[in-house]
Amino acid sequence: MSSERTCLELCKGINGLDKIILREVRGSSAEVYLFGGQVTSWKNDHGEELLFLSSKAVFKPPKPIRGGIPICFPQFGSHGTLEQHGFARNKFWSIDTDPPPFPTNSSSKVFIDLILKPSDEDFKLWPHSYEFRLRVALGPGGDLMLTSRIRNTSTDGKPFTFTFAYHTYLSVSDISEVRVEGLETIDYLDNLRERERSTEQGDAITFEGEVDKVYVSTPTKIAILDHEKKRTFVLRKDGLPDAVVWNPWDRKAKAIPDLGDEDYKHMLCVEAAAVEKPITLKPGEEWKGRQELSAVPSSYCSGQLDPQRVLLGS
Ligand SMILES: O=P(O)(O)OC[C@H]1O[C@H](O)[C@H](O)[C@@H](O)[C@@H]1O
Repeated sequence: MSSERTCLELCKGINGLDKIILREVRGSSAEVYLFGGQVTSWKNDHGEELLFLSSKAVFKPPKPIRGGIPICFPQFGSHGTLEQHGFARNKFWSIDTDPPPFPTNSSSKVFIDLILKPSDEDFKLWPHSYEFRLRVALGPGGDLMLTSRIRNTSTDGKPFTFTFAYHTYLSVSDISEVRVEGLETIDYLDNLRERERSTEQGDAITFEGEVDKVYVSTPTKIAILDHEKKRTFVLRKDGLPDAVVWNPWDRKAKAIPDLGDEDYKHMLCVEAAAVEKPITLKPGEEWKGRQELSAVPSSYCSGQLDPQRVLLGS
C-alpha cells in the first residue's frame, strides 16, 4: 500500500462491495472495487467525473460492472474458449500488501496494489497458475496509471497464452462531438465484419454509428478530444501494442440490459490492449502492461491537435 495512508480509504461501495478510494492532495481521486479489480471512478481536481459508468450498472457479482475500467483477461472478446472478455472482471481481487518492488520510484504517488490468483474453481476453467498484480496509481497532476504484472507461477513447466485489454469507458459530453487522433492510417480488425482487416483513413476518427475495431500495432499515444467539454484525454500505453475503440450506438445500446438507451452518447471506449498477437509466458516469466490516462483542457494541448505532434510528442 502507499505510504501516504491518509490518501487511501477502504470502505463499502454499492451493495456493500469493498472499494478503495484514492485521493491525491490537489483534489483528484479514483475508486477501485475489489470485485473485478475495477476502477469505477476517476475525478479531476474540480471533482468532475472522467470515466463513464452506466446509468444501469449492476453491482451484483458475478455480473461485471458496466463502466469504469474492466480488466479483460485472459481473453479479450469472444475469440477463445472462455466467456467474453475472460474472468478477471468478475472475480474478487485482494489487496496485495507486499508487492514485489517496481523498478521506477513510485513514492510520490498515491497507489493501491491488488492481486488475483486462481481458485480451484478457476483452475478448472483455465488450468494455469498465475499471479496477476495490478497497481492503480494517481499521479500528482491527477493522471490515472494502471500497471498489470502477470506471472506464470506454474511448476509443471507449461506455458500459457492470453489476450488482454484495459476496457476503458471514457465519459464524453456528446459522442458526435468527439474525435480520436493517433490512429490515422493504422490497420484495424473490424469486429462488426468478422475481424476483417482494413486500414483507417487519414483523418482523425469521428463517430456517426456503431464502431467496434481493434487497431493493431498503434502508436503509444492516443488523444481523445471532447469538443463540447473542451477537454482532451491523452492515453499512453506500454507493453500493449493494440487499441480497441468501441461505441455500441443506439441499436446495440438498447440490446445491452445494463446500459441505458441514451448512454452511448456519453461514452467512448478506448482500450489499451494486446489482442492481435496473444502473449505467451513460460513458467517464471512475467509480462507487464501499462496504461496512463490524463485529462487536460483542450486549449492547453491545442498544439497537439496536429496528429504528428500527438504521435511524436512527449
Ligand atoms: O458487453 P461486454 O461483454 O462488456 O463487451 C462490450 C464490448 O467490449 C469490446 O469493446 C468489444 O470489442 C465489443 O465487441 C463488446 O461488445
